[in-house]
Amino acid sequence: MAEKISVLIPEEEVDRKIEELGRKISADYEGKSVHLICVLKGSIFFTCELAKRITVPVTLDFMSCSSYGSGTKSSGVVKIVKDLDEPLEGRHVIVIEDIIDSGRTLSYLLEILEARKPASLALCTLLDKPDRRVKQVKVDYTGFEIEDKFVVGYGLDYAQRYRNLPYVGVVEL
Ligand SMILES: O=P(O)(O)OC[C@H]1O[C@H](OP(=O)(O)OP(=O)(O)O)[C@H](O)[C@@H]1O
Ligand code: HPA
Repeated sequence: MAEKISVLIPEEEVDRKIEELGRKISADYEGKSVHLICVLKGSIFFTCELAKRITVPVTLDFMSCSSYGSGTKSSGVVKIVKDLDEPLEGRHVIVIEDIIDSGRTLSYLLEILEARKPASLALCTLLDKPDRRVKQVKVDYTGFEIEDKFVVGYGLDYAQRYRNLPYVGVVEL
């Protein structure tokens, strides 16, 4: 069954914001290399677009955690489904997320990654829903703060669908 999706953040606005984040990260890491960690699956689109706009040298790695059941409800349990391929020691690491909601996934993930002794560890998210926070996390780069609505598109899914929408939309449930 197809849900009704309304546009929350149009494609051009998302593009402009990613451009701005890319400029900011490039300036903040001038003279260094950055190691981007894409948290699958949701942040794949954002990671690709952001990486293209960063002008300092970039390396990439991928990780997958599961925190959600099917649909819109969090299970509250985070587990690593796929770990990184490379060590983080001595690297300037930026974790790239599509959304921070309860903060459970990221607080768990950051703790694990910090223990691997990166030279620095930052967090960049396209979307942040601060009203939903259960676990506090320090976010270094935020695209958009949004209200408590279930969003899809730009990597975000509803029951694995709608990730490929080029804008951020709201599911009318
Ligand atoms: O702040 P939280 O409440 O923990 O929610 C945020 C997490 O939930 C989503 O991932 P999801 O587990 O849905 O996996 P996916 O990226 O494969 O869709 C999103 O990509 C974050 O990783
Ligand atoms: O609003 C959301 N949409 C899709 N996936 C999510 N994971 C956490 N919050 C969301």
